[in-house]
Order: sequence, then structure tokens, then C-alpha cells
Amino acid sequence: MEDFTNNSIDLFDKMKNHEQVVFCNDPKTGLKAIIAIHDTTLGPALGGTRMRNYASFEEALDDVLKLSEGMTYKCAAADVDFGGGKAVIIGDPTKDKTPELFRAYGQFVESLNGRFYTGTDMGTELEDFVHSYKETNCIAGLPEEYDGGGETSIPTAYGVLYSIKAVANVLWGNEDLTGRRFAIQGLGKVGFKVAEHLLNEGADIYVTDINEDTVKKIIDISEQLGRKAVAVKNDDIYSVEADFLVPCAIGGIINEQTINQLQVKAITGAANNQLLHKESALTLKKKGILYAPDYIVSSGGIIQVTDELYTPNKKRVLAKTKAIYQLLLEVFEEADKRDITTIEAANQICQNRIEARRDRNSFFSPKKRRKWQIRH
Ligand SMILES: NC(=O)C1=CN([C@@H]2O[C@H](COP(=O)(O)OP(=O)(O)OC[C@H]3O[C@@H](n4cnc5c(N)ncnc54)[C@H](O)[C@@H]3O)[C@@H](O)[C@H]2O)C=CC1
Ligand SMILES: O=C(O)CCC(=O)C(=O)O
Repeated sequence: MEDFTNNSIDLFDKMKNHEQVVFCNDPKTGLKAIIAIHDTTLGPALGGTRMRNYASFEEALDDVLKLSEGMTYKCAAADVDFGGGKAVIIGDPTKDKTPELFRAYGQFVESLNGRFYTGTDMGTELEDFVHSYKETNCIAGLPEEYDGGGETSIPTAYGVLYSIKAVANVLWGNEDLTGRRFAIQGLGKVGFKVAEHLLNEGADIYVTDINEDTVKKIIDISEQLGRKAVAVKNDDIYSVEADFLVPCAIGGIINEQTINQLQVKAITGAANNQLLHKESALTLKKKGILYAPDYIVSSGGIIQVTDELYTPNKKRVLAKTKAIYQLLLEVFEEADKRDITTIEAANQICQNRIEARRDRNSFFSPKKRRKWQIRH
């Protein structure tokens, strides 16, 4: 594993918008993790833990800072009483995972004493957190056999589908996806399910993933369904002529370079932090590409993991996830009315929600009822 100790960066400057950043080091298990807590106005910080073979310590830090900030907005958008947090484990998810590593990680999460709840993200699976759960109750997103809500990618993928329908409604005045064309980047836990939903809706899909097996699997499914699925080479996905680009892999993929290649009407996908720079939102607007803010589109997962802390209920999760549709329509309307980007409109709506709660948080009551359901 790379030596991450020779970096000289101004940590306090980097984390100037964050409440807390925790560096976790356990040489015995090889755990190197960073937990970032962005804002706890709405409640304890919550966000998945990503495991990735980062090229440098700074890349990992930048990722966790940006992702945790996004979670503050995602929680506000989903109207859940949690704040923004996220964590990254530096390592190769295909080689470096051990039960001990996830137990050690659980001990660090526990040391935050309820300020941070976590679960899966890219590179981690529900089962990894079963090990962490032995050390901390602050796990949101356990398998069903542990009384958790189960796979989060299921509601996340539904959220993406509802979002696509909201965008379709704006573009064409109806939600019919028959014959519409979708370029999907990433066929992992979320992307694969989105691809299946779209095939079932009668859409044509163009797909790419660095893992060729998963591409082959969706092509096989499309053949069984008698639908069209075309495999595309990795970076060619940006120039596919389609109605939608559906990013379901990594962040930062929407930038000045890729925007030039895009031949789609809308971008609607689950990947966190799709825009490399916020200015890209304006470039998209000028190009007439409707961007559905990623943190709203992908909020089905947190809707489920936060709901699970109140005892899991799949019907309730689905009902809450459907609300994504209406929120997106509100965002698009606001952006249109004020001639601003959709991300500016979404941020404003979320910021208003956070400020409203900050006001209510100061209300004093001697026997305050617990606001957050904590597993005991
Ligand atoms: N799992 C969930 O419930 C949620 C996931 N997200 C976000 O959605 C995205 C996908 O998440 P998951 O499906 O859970 O992750 P995953 O790790 O299961 O899948 C990611 C897929 O993307 C592929 N991939 C990676 N780099 C790629 C590239 N450059 N080009 C093409 N494919 C590439 C991987 O091979 C993998 O199949 C991530 O950005 C994640 O943060 C957001 C909210 C909830
Ligand atoms: O799985 C979780 O704990 C929360 C989901 C999450 O991190 C996300 O929505 O990006």
C-alpha cells in the first residue's frame, strides 16, 4: 500500500466548511480511513463509507470532503433528520478487505459517540458493515437478517427511475420511456438495477463499465427481454447520441471536456458529485442540457438507511422515495422562473430547509423528546 505520510497540505484550510475530520489509522489491520462531518444542523452526520484505491492521500481527502458536503444537501433534500457526513477507506476493495479491518473501522465510528452513522457506498457491501456493527450501533444500512433495510441500491435505483420520469415529463410532457435512449455509465449495484428498470420500461440502453462481466450480463438480459442494449467503450459513453446520460459510477465526470462531447437532452443519474466544478452547471444550461441535481436523484439510499433506524418498512421507503419526483419538478420550476441553474435552485431549497431547522433547534423544552431514533 502506498505511503501516504509525505504530504504537506493545509488541512484547516481544506476543511474550512466542515465541522470535523477524523483520521483513522490501525496498522494491525491496515485500516487507513478518513471520516468527514460536514454539518450537523439537521441531526447526526450520516453518509456511506467508500473504499477505493486512491492515488494519493490528498485525493482521498478531497473526495471525502466533497462527498460529505453533498450529504448535507442530500439529507435536507430527502427531508431526513440527519446531517452530512461521509467516510473513505483507502485500499483496494477487491484485495484489502478483512473482517478485522471493518471491526477496527467500527471502533473508530463508535468513538464518535453517535455523531456519525454510516453504511455502504462504492466499493463496500452490506456484509462489510456486519463486522463493524459488532463494534458500533451507528451503522445505517444493515442486511435484512440483521433487522436492517437491506440493499440500499434498490430504493436508490427506484429514485433514479422516478427522477428520469420527472425529467421526461418536463422534456416531453409525459413519462413514457418507450424507445427513449439512455447512455448508462456504471453497472454496479445501482446502475445495473437502473438498466433493468429502463429495459422493462421499453427503453433502449447504451452501457459501459470497466467490469466487462456486468456489461455482458445486462446484454444477456436485454436479449431475453427482446430489447436493445449496446455495449460502449468506456469514454465513448459521453458522445453517445441519446436522450439521457445516466451516470452511475464515479464523480467529476461532467466537466468542460466531456460536456463538449455530450449529445443528450438530460443528465439524470445516481453518481455522487457528477459536476467536477459548479461552473459546469451553467455550461450545461447554456447547452440546453437539463441537469437533475445528483444528490436529489440518488437520495433513495439515505431514505432507506435513515428509515431503517425507525424499524424498516419497505412500503414507507418507497412512498418517501417517490417524493423525489415532486421535488425535482419544484427544482426545475424554480430554476426556470429565476433563470438559474438547477443546482442553484436545488441548493437554495435545501439551504432554506436547513435554516428553518436551525431556528427550530433553538427552541427550549426541559423534557425534550429524543429526536433521533438510536438503535440500542
Ligand atoms: N449504492 C447506493 O445506494 C448509492 C450509491 N450512490 C452513488 O452511485 C454511484 C454508484 O454506486 P454503486 O452502484 O453503489 O457502486 P458500485 O461500486 O456497486 O458500482 C460502481 C460501478 O461503476 C463501475 N465503474 C467505476 N469506474 C468506472 C468508469 N470510469 N467507467 C465505467 N464504469 C465504472 C464499477 O466497475 C462498478 O460496476 C456512486 O457514485 C455512489 O456514490 C449514491 C447514493 C446511494
Ligand atoms: O449508505 C449510507 O449510509 C448513506 C448513503 C450515501 O452515502 C449516499 O447517499 O451517498
